[in-house]
Amino acid sequence: MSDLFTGLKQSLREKTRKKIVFPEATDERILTAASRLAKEELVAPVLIGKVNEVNELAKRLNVDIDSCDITDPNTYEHFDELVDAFIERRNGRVSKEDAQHVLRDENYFGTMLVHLNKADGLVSGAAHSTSDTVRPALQIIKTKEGVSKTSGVFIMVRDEEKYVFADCAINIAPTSDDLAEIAIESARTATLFDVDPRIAMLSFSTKGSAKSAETERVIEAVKIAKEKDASLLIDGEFQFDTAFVPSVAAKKAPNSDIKGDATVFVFPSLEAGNIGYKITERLGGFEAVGPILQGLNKPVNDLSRGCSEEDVYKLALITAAQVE
Ligand SMILES: CC(C)(COP(=O)(O)OP(=O)(O)OC[C@H]1O[C@@H](n2cnc3c(N)ncnc32)[C@H](O)[C@@H]1OP(=O)(O)O)[C@@H](O)C(=O)NCCC(=O)NCCS
Ligand SMILES: CC(=O)OP(=O)(O)O
Repeated sequence: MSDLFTGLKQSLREKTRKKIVFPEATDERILTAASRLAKEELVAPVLIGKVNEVNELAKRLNVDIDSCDITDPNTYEHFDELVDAFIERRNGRVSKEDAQHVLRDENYFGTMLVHLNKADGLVSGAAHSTSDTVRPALQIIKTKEGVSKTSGVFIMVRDEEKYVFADCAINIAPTSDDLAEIAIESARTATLFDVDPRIAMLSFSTKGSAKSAETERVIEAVKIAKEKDASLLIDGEFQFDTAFVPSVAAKKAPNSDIKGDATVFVFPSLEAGNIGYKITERLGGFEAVGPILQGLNKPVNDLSRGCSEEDVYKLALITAAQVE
């Protein structure tokens, strides 16, 4: 296991165990990871599902879930409290009937448990698409004061190398303001993982080598980010080689402070970010840890449906570490 998790596990063991909700308890990867997290006394899993189904799967997999809480939305004793709180949070935009229906969905139900402080964080997405996983969080948990949009980063790890890639999960067509905010939030996230943030704003152009609405959007984002936080080490627009290879940076952007040694890479669109992280993972042999959602009031994280049990385990550790 990479260094990223050694300190993180130590600090989790020193604190009260965080309750992490797993809405997909009948997924084998989720249940195995939850059992391991409980056994190692790192988090207190809250498994959402029918009690008999979850127990049967645990038996079949031969995993111990005795210390995990199992909660079934259909028999939850405080369900009415959740319904009322959901209607309030949605500012009356849902009827009681709709709320009762929506909250039978494991992701909505689990997200409400987090919102009402009955749990501390949530990990889902092994069996649900990103939109089905994060929509409840966007509607219920919402973004922190001062953050207008949540975004999803990956920590890309290979041996001693660690980089932050953003946004790889949420914002399909970010504006300049969005990109600036993603850069600022990603710098914060980088620091949490001991990555010194040197931010490259990526494009297909370096310092005006091409001109288009897309390149202008990135140039404007650099300007906005610098205005918002003058202490940021950020530059662009850069092609990836300029951001990453010192000899290329010396040729294409000799006057930039990012001298081909960027650590945080902000992609210009979700297409670029999502494709970029998967290529780095699958062709480059990097471990992709995430996506870690940043900017929300409470930690909710989405898995890739291609995740392994180990990915679930690690994202749950990160989610617990994000609890404030
Ligand atoms: C994230 C996503 C699901 C939101 O889409 P959506 O639910 O259609 O969004 P809507 O515009 O209907 O907004 C729903 C709510 O979420 C909020 N919201 C939408 N995007 C948001 C964002 N990036 N940050 C914070 N809140 C957001 C809206 O303000 C709205 O809140 P409200 O209902 O309280 O007014 C959508 O942008 C998406 O599918 N993104 C791509 C996800 C993906 O497939 N990624 C690749 C794999 S990881
Ligand atoms: C993050 C991501 O790409 O998720 P999925 O593979 O589930 O679409």
